[in-house]
Amino acid sequence: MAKGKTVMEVGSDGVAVITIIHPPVNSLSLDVLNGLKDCYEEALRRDDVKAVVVTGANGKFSGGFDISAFGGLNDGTTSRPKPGFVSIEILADVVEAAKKPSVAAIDGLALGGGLEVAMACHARISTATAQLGLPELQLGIIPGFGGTQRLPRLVGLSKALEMMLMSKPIKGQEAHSLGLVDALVSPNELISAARRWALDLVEFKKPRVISLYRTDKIEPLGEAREILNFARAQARKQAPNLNHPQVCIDVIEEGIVSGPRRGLYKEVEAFEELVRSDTCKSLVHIFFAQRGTTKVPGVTDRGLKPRQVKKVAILGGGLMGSGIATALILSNYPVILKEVNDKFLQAGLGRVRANLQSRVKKGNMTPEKFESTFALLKGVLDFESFRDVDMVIEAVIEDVSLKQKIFADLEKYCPPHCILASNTSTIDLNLIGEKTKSHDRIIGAHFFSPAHVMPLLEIVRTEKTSPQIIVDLLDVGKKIKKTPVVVGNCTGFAVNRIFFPYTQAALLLVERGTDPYKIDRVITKFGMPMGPFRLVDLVGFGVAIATGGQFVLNFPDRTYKSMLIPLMQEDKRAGETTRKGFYLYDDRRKASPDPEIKNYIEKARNMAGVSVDPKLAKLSDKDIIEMIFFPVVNEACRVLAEGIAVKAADLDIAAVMGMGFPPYRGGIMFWADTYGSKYIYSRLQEWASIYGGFFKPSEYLADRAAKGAPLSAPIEQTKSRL
Ligand SMILES: C[C@H](O)CC(=O)SCCNC(=O)CCNC(=O)[C@H](O)C(C)(C)COP(=O)(O)OP(=O)(O)OC[C@H]1O[C@@H](n2cnc3c(N)ncnc32)[C@H](O)[C@@H]1OP(=O)(O)O
Repeated sequence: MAKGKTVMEVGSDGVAVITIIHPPVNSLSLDVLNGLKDCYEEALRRDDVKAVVVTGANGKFSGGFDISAFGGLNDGTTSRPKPGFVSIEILADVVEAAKKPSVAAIDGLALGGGLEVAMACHARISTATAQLGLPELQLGIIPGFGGTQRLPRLVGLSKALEMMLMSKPIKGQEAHSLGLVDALVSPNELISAARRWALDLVEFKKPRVISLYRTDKIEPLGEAREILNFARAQARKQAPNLNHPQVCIDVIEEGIVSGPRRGLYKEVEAFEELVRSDTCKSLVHIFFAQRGTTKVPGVTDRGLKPRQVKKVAILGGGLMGSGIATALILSNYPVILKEVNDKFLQAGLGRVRANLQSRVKKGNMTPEKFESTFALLKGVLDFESFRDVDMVIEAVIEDVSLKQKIFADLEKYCPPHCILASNTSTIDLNLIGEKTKSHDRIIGAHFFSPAHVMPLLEIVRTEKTSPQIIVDLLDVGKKIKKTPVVVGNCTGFAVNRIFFPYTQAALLLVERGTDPYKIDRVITKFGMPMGPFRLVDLVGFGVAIATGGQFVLNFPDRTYKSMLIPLMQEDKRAGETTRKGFYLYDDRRKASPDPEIKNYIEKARNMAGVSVDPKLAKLSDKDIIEMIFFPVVNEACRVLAEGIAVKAADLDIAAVMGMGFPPYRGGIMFWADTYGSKYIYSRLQEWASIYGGFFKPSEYLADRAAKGAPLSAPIEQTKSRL
């Protein structure tokens, strides 16, 4: 069956309107592209056609090349067009070189290949709100339909580099001021304005511009090279593990130095190679995995519609509560913030104010917007105003009996339809709701700190949570621009549970002689935002010990018990807030290693009754990565086998968005599958025989290894908790 089509209608004015039709975003599948070529050739042949307008159906120009075709192109199930077929044969040699002029009529979005088609036209008319951009780098590739050559020629080198390297689209309004589009019109007038413009081009009343050969916006060679070298250095600093941003800059440079036609050829070659790279495969996996988190079997396939949440109440104005309140008011939800006394309330409101003010300082919010946003927040000290709220999020300290009392009160004061959510990061939700009869509307809304910044929302459901409540919370999550992942109820849920062995493995290694700073360096080089020791410092030793305690209690067989952190805390070293943890911190929060650490390590080693293992003292980078992350993979396997997560791809998103696992490695399970279950199993088995139960492979892993099956292949969930 054809994937999308391109249709053409010729008007009595002699303008052929070619429309891309491929819902939902009019992506450019090979069928669409072939159709585009056929339509163009017909338009050029026909005597009754003077000019062409290209547009997209249903208010969307095009979301770019069909990303779902990448897999097929790579494994040979989709026939690969010959290199340069689209970029050179269709866009440069048919569309752009045509004697009959063409105009792109852009509404909604013109991204990636979509914008590249539009740039090959002789003019562009857009709506003010359309999004235009070349976000290919976020998929591990570079623009492949001439974008690296035409965008710099239309908007200048610096802006084009920014748009490509940051994968950042701009609005029609800005595109107009930059010269990327020639005129702005309302959506209703779009096609008629584009038709008129096309006829003006026929009559030479307006300039017919061939973007590929424009030079007026490109800096002289020396200056251009300086700009490109600066961009190279920036990209290397920001993404040291990624090659494709450097390739993108090289391709742009080729066009400037040797001419745009040579640039196009180099772009084609580079695109062909990058689309086969592991980075591209991983990032494309993340793209679809992120969109897949909102598809929950048995929940989102029942035809339930999200109910409107008009007002939200938050209990607790601490770091989490104030962050959540900020996220909500930023998306226009009226919020009530409740605290136990005026002092705490003022502090909570102050935190929200500071969160917003930091946006104003960075120029991301106007003072007027600050006022109107902050006005959505109301502080209260009692439950009286809870009578008309549609959702409550409890964000008080992790104290079971306090939470039980709060939920009993909520049941009394909130209307019966109200969603009762807890932001707990570890406590069993059944326990929290024990003193209520509202188990069907109790749900976990686990945000990550800082809640107004971190993109993940872990939605935790129990066996009793109703699907309607989950659908409602998924909708709120989307509206506040979070990526929600729906998981089952257990200690630590999905993210904290799979990442608890991260620090534990590191502690086991240092007690046996590995240098903690080397571990952090290697793990940061791997692509994590920080290593396990820097992370514990940031989280604070108090929280680390409390959560560690929960894990010891619930998973005693595989929790590595180290006294290193408690020993340091006894000495009032509790992490970054005390300016001393595994690192020393100066006034600007800069961390530096502390030689004193070795004394604590020695003490902890003696208490654990272990000694320095010469092999672990000299671990290679590869071994460090495997010994830290394979236990994480092992726990992720348990989470999957227990049905806490619906699918492996959800854990990939949880790892990327909750812990900063590098997206270009595809997430924890995708990455593990690049090693294979057999290899991971055999390594864990080997370490378990030397260092004990902490490394013992889970049943799921053993089973997959025995079958030689990937860890992320779907499973029959016998014990599903969802
Ligand atoms: C050769 C060329 O240079 C190479 C390219 O063009 S590569 C592609 C470049 N384009 C992009 O990177 C854009 C990717 N898409 C997006 O950023 C966003 O989807 C969007 C801004 C277009 C729309 O966002 P939003 O409205 O939030 O909807 P979103 O849920 O993301 O997408 C809707 C559906 O369209 C699909 N989709 C979006 N863009 C797609 C694309 N380019 N190809 C295939 N499917 C696409 C999504 O997978 C999703 O499918 P689903 O409903 O089955 O989950």
